Amino acid sequence: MSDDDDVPVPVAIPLNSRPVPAQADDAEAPERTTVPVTIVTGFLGAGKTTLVRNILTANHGYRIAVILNEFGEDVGIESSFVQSQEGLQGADGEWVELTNGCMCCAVKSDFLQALESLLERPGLASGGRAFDYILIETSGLANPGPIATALWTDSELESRVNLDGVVTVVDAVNIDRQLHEPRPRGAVNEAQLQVAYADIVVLNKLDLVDEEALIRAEADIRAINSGVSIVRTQRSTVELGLILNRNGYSHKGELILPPIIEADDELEAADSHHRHASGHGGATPERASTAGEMPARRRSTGVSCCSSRAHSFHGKSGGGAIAAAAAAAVAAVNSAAAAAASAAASNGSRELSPVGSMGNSSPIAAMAAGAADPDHVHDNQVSTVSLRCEQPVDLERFKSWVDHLLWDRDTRPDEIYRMKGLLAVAGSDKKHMLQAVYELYEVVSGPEWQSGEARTTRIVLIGRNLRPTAVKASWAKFIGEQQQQHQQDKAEKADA
Ligand SMILES: Nc1nc2c(ncn2[C@@H]2O[C@H](COP(=O)(O)OP(=O)(O)OP(=O)(O)O)[C@@H](O)[C@H]2O)c(=O)[nH]1
Repeated sequence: MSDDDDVPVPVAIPLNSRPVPAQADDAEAPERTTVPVTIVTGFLGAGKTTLVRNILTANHGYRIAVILNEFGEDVGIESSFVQSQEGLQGADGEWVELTNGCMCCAVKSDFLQALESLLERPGLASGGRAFDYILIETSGLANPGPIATALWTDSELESRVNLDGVVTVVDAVNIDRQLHEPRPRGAVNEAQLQVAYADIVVLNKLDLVDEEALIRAEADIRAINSGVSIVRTQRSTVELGLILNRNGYSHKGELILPPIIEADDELEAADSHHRHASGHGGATPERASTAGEMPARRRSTGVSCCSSRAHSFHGKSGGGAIAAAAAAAVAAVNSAAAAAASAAASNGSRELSPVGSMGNSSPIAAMAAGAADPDHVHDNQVSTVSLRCEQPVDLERFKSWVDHLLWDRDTRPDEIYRMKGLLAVAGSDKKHMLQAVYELYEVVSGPEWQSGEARTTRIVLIGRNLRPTAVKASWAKFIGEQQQQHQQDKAEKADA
C-alpha cells in the first residue's frame, strides 16, 4: 500500500495461524466447504475494532483474514493497530488495496476480486487455504447491505465463501442520538441501516450506562429490527460462539429461527419498554403501536451509500430456491410499474396504479393503496413489521407474494432491506425458511416440524418507510386469496 495514497482504501490483512479447536456446535454446523465471512459493522467508535481484536486474540484456532474498510488517513492507523496486537506479530501482512475506499461502493468489483485473490492463496488452513475465516470490519459510516448482498449472492464466490452473519456493534452510550439524529431529507441514517441488517447486535459499553439506558437502547434496536438477538458487552467481550459460525444464511440456517419465533412476543415487550422509556428524550415513538407493528421512528437521513436498486441477480446454487430469472422479472415488473405510474402522472392523477399482471385484485395493489393511506410513517424511518398466519401457506403463491412485495416497488415509497421467515408450507412436513436481502430472496426447506409444534408462519420485514397497515393489508389479501382458492379446489374436488 502506498503511504501517499490519499484515496481511502479497504485493506486485507492475513494473520498467522492458530490451533483449531473443535467448535461446540460442529455437529449442527453445515459441512464447511467454504470459508465463512462475518461482517462486523457498527457506528463510529462503537467498539468494532475492539471486537475484532478480541476475536483475533482468542484461542479459537482459526486462521482469520481481516478486511478493514476505513476512511482517509485512519486506514494506516487502524490496520497497523490490528496488526501489532500481541500475539499477532509477524503476520505476513500482505495488503490488498481496493481502488475505492468505500467498501459498499466498491463491493461489486474490487472487493469481490480482492476476496477471490485472498482465497486463491494456498496455506495451512483447512482445505489447503490460507484462511479458515474472514472478518470484514466496515467503516462506521457504511451501509452493510450491499456487502451482505454481494457476499450472499455472488455465484462465483459462492463456492469459496459463505456469508455467515452480520454483527452490529452498538454504542450503548450514543445509540439514542445516533439513531435519531436528523439528516437531510432523502438520506438514510446509517446507524439505522447497520441495526436493520444485524443478525446479532453487540450492545457495548455496558460500563458506561445504567440498566435503564440499556433497556431503552434494546427497545430502540428492536424498534428497527425486532427479531435480532442482542448481547450486552463491555469492551466488546462476547462469547465467540454467539457471533461466529452462525450459519445465518446457509440452507441449514436454523439459528435464524428462534429469533423469528420469539419476535412476536418480544415486539410487545419491547414496545411497552419503549413507550415507558420515551420520556427520556430521543426515543419517543411518533404514534402508538400494536404488537407486531413497531412504532414509527423520527425522520432520519444521512449518508446514503450505494442504496440504489442496482443489484445483480444471481441464483444460489446447491438447492436454494432463489427466485429465478429475477433480473428479467424485475425489469418486466418495473417497466409495467413505470408505465402505470407514467400513465397516472399524465392523467394528472395522484392515484397509485396497480402494477404487474395482478391488477386491482393483487395484494400488492392493496399495499400500494395502503401506501396512499398515510400510516404516519415519516420518510426514511427504518422499522420492522412482523406477519403471521396460522394456516400453512401455498409455496408458489407465497413466492408470488414475495416477488411483488420486493419487486413491485416503483409506485411505493417503501424499501425492504431484509426479510426473514419461518414458513409452514401446505403439503410439506418440513419447516421452510425465507431469507431476503434487498430484492433477492430464497425459500429453502429445513428440518421437519416436531409433533405438537404449532405450524405457524412468521415473517419479519425490516425496511425503510414501511407502512405497517399496508403491508398487513397485502398479507391479509394474500391469505384471503389463498383460502378462497383452497375452498374452490375443495369444492371442485367434491364435485368431481
Ligand atoms: N468504556 C468503554 N470503552 C470502550 C468499550 N469498548 C470500546 N471502548 C473504547 O471505545 C473506543 C472506540 O473503540 P473501537 O473499537 O476503536 O471502535 P470502532 O467501532 O472500531 O471505532 P471506529 O473505527 O472509529 O468506527 C476505544 O477507545 C475503545 O477502547 C467499552 O465497553 N467501554
